[in-house]
Amino acid sequence: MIALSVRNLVKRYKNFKLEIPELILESGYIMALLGRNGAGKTTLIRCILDFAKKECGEVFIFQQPFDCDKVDIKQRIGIVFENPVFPTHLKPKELKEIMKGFYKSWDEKLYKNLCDLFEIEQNKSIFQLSKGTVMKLSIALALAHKPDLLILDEPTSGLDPVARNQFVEILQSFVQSEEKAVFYSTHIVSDIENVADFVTIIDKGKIICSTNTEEIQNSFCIVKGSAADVDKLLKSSIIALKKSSMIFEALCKKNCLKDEFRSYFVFEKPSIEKFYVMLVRKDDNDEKVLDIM
Ligand SMILES: Nc1ncnc2c1ncn2[C@@H]1O[C@H](COP(=O)(O)OP(=O)(O)OP(=O)(O)O)[C@@H](O)[C@H]1O
Repeated sequence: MIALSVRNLVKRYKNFKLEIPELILESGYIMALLGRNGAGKTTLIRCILDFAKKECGEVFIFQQPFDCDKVDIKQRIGIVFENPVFPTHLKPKELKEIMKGFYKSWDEKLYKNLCDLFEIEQNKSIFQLSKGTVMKLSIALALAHKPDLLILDEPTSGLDPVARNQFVEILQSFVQSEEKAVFYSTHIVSDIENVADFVTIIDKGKIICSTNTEEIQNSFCIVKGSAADVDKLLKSSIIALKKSSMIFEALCKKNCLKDEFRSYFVFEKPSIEKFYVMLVRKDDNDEKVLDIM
């Protein structure tokens, strides 16, 4: 089942254009959405959820055209934003009662377990809670109605490392069910390193790479060596190159690397973070040979 698909989406602001020709996320998988500040991640998520008006394009959720009037589909979506906007005079238990009234599949026991796990105080007003606790509350509320699609915009910003670790474990068990999917924007790439099945990288409003994470390890390689030897590499194998006067580091296509290079260079498997940073960073000394797929 396709949980989320986007076709020919265009959204424009002054000096910014988001263009997403196609994006598909199947149930059973986690897709990480990565991109630098201002790349367009939140704009894409807002367009998907119909919180921002698209210039053109279509969004399908569970294979049905989606807009904010589709109440049945909204019942099956859990959303976490980086800056949750809650009525801050309410206590978590009061806000929970409101949310519970909206969602047919609300699971009180699950909500309680999440609140216990995250140690969310129920009797303070939300404005008295720490930033991280408000985020934990937002996560608990998003999960407690057992959504089939989780859409997360930097859900772990402000969480301590223990809470981030707990959250990642929750996501892993969430997608154990083949009906569940997660679309997850983050800057904390280490959080998704071992859990994301797919990675979509956007830069200046455009997808520059959308691939499964195994493919990153299987098809690409980080090559390091002396700057004097860099010309031994085939130009066509280099996707991104960072060079100083002494050394270089390159993201290369694995199938273009010859075994004899091992006497000159060090080969490493790229982490998602390394792959992403090499693709999107732009320094004066970097050479970029994009269009990788
Ligand atoms: N309501 C708006 N009006 C005008 N411009 C906007 C609006 N919202 C976003 N933008 C612009 O759209 C671009 C993309 O912003 P967006 O918030 O989607 O980036 P992002 O990838 O989520 O960034 P970050 O990682 O910093 O949160 C930026 O240039 C931003 O200034």
